[in-house]
Amino acid sequence: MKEVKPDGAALRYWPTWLSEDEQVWWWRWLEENPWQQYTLRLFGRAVPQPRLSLWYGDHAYRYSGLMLPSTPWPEPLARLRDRVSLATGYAFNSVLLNLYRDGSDSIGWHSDDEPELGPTPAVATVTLGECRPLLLRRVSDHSCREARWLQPGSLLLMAPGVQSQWQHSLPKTRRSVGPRISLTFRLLHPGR
Ligand SMILES: O=C(O)CCC(=O)C(=O)O
Ligand SMILES: [Fe+2]
Repeated sequence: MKEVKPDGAALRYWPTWLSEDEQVWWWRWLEENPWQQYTLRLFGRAVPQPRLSLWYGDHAYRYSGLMLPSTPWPEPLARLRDRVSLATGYAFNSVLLNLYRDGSDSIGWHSDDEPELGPTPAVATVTLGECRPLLLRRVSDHSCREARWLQPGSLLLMAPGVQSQWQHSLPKTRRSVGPRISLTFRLLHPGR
């Protein structure tokens, strides 16, 4: 496990957290799930998100203007959630999954700072498929940047404190890249 502390905000990274067999199993299992391309309304225009999404959680989640309903956990995903909690030391009750089909899929700069996540959320990400860089930049100085190449089978923890000081993004790339899936585990406090 490598520990990096950009300015007191901790990122913890486990590069080989899932075995290759587990990664293959998860990819096949996730392929059978009902992925959706959500559409956001931005300035009155309908903009399809440049990625597919999937959501499981104990509570509904308002995310980027969407309302994701509460959904029962499939058994394997509940077990993975518990393993992520054990490894990181944080409890999670929801997971937002992203499928980046190729290099033109991406996620723009943001912090995971919805009110339901509380003031100091921990977010844990499991990566499958293509190795792509997660970029981080300081909220107070956008020129202060880091890149973390998240390899397949890895686990990344953005510990409490990261979201208020840093934004993250997964940029488009013109390189020819295969699909990547991220499972981002979160703890929602309903009614915030
Ligand atoms: O795919 C990733 O690793 C990042 C996803 C992300 O930032 C999010 O779902 O909020
Ligand atoms: Fe995020």
